[in-house]
Amino acid sequence: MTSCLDNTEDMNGINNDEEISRLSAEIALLKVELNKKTALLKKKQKHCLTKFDINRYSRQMILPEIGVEGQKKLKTSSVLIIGVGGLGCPSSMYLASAGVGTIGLVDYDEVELSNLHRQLLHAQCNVGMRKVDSGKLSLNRMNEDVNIIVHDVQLDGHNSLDIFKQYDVIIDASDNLVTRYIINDTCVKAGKPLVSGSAIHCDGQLTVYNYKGSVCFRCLHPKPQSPETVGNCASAGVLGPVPGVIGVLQAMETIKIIVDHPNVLHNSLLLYDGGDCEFKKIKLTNVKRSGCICTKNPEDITINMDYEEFCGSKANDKFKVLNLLKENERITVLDLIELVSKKQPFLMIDVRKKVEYDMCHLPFSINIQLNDLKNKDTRSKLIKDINSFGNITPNLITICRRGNDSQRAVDELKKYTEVTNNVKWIKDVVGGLYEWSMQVDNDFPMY
Ligand SMILES: Nc1ncnc2c1ncn2[C@@H]1O[C@H](COP(=O)(O)OP(=O)(O)OP(=O)(O)O)[C@@H](O)[C@H]1O
Ligand SMILES: [Zn+2]
Repeated sequence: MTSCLDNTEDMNGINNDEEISRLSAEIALLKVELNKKTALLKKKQKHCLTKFDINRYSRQMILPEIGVEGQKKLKTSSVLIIGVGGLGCPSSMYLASAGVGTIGLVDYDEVELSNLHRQLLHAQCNVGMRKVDSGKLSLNRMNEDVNIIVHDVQLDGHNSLDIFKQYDVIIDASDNLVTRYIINDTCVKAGKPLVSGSAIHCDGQLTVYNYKGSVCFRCLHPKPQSPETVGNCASAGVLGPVPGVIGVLQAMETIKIIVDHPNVLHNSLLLYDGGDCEFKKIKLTNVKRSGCICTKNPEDITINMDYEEFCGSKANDKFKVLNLLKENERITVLDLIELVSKKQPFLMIDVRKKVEYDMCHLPFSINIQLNDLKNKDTRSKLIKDINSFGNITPNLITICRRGNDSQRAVDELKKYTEVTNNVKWIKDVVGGLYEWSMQVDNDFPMY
């Protein structure tokens, strides 16, 4: 009897090998055909609403501002969000839920514990995960039909144009000036509307640049603000709902742009004061600044300038360690431990803000904020503290969160002989309380 595996003819005289090859070729052809049909169907589906879409988006489709056409526009549109942080989380959540077809997420960072009070896409179990991946996971959990594209990069003048070209609307949800200029210039060159937001403390701002002939960010800010005057959430703090409000409004303006709503916020700046619960709208000029980048031909606009040099700051808010003092003007946390254990006399000044000192401090430190060291009365009080050591001349040690302001404090204190004459030496602690928490006491909060 002929076995199935034999390369011979069966009882009906059919060659098995030939038959298998013929069937395989037929299956391959059918697969190609099926793929073509599925792609066509998907393309068709992209442009029309399914029964599921209608059920899902019925409450917004019923609005005359949206309707069937608006919902189709949302489904076929693409939005790029730079920054999956305080602003990017709420804006992407509302856009994904509203049925925007494609959402691009740009972020170079990972989720930190201190992000969670306001960055609601990220959960506690996602701490340490790439922000774009955590964002994609949560957004697809909310709406699995949205195509989330992740760009795990730090946006710069070299990569921005290629990324922006793939999207219809751009949302600036970043947190630094350098990135704001990069985003603005790329939007102008690529001809994309820019929905810009910012939030710090209890205050927020919102506007739309480069839309239907409106001004761009550079028209209003031809020169960057000095880096010292620009705060960030890590140093200045922010109340969670504030970026929540602004991020949601960014989503609102984006939806309005997509459905071609007549009242997009492109000639006004909206100011939100969360403390007083007040919204104010300031009229912006609709005349582009003469000579501004947005008055040029797109081909003549270059976006690979050195943006960090232009702004005098970095394209991220990562902590930059300064070396202002000589090595022998600084001690490590281990030196500090030794001083404590040997009961060496010293006075430690914690130069952070009072609220930070109240959050956590070393028990043997006193709090004098860096700027207050300039104050004569404050210094007189300090001299009294130094003199309370009696006949012993103590050392003076400054400390702060990460070791930059403590160096500035040593430089400041060295200016005053009434201080220097009364102490053995003045030094700061390298790496500050962060190093203390890392190397000495893991229970000490690291923020
Ligand atoms: N050039 C850039 N490229 C990619 N992502 C950026 C760029 N600049 C800023 N971001 C991202 O934008 C987001 C801004 O979020 P947010 O203002 O809430 O600050 P954060 O950095 O998450 O938090 P914190 O300042 O408290 O550490 C961050 O996730 C940051 O990584
Ligand atoms: Zn301009």
